[in-house]
Amino acid sequence: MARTLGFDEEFFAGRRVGNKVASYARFTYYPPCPRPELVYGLKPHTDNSVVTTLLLDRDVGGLQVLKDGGRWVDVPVRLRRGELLVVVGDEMEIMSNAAFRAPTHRVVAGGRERMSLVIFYQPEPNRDLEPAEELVGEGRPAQYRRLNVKTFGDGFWDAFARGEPTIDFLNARVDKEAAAVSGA
Ligand SMILES: O=C(O)CCC(=O)C(=O)O
Ligand SMILES: [Fe+2]
Repeated sequence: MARTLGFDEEFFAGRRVGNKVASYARFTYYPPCPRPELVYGLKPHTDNSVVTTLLLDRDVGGLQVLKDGGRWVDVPVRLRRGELLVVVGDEMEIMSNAAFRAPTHRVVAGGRERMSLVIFYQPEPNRDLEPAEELVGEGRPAQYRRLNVKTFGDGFWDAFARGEPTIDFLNARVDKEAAAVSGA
């Protein structure tokens, strides 16, 4: 991802995320649901991660992503055996100053059982998250305030419970109008 922006491999991974990355895995079993119209498998959220890798059930869909304009779109389950889906998380959105955006996604319930194995790669917990200065400049002000990784992670669960994006729940987004006025 760093390379696609013209930087070296350590731009995000080593220098900002750190070398002792915290990652955790979530194995989810979604039982068959008799009334899928009443519940979610997993409610809408963005991930608390730099990136997330997902090993999805190849036979059962359910993962959906929110497109601009408010339309939910099925993520096609066209992965071959052993292939992983990679989802951009909030930490990458902040570090990249929104060059990469964390998609809002959800899992809809269905009549068939489904499993997923998801790994969240997170920065070292004592780090601060902020837009990389190389990605901030004239015409491209910093879009996020600096936040500690642990503060962000703690806020994730409260935000999730409230159904709000963590970035907004923690008031991490710089007000665009204020930034324009101050020239930030
Ligand atoms: O189970 C899935 O397909 C997605 C799970 C997910 O989005 C998550 O655990 O954050
Ligand atoms: Fe997720």
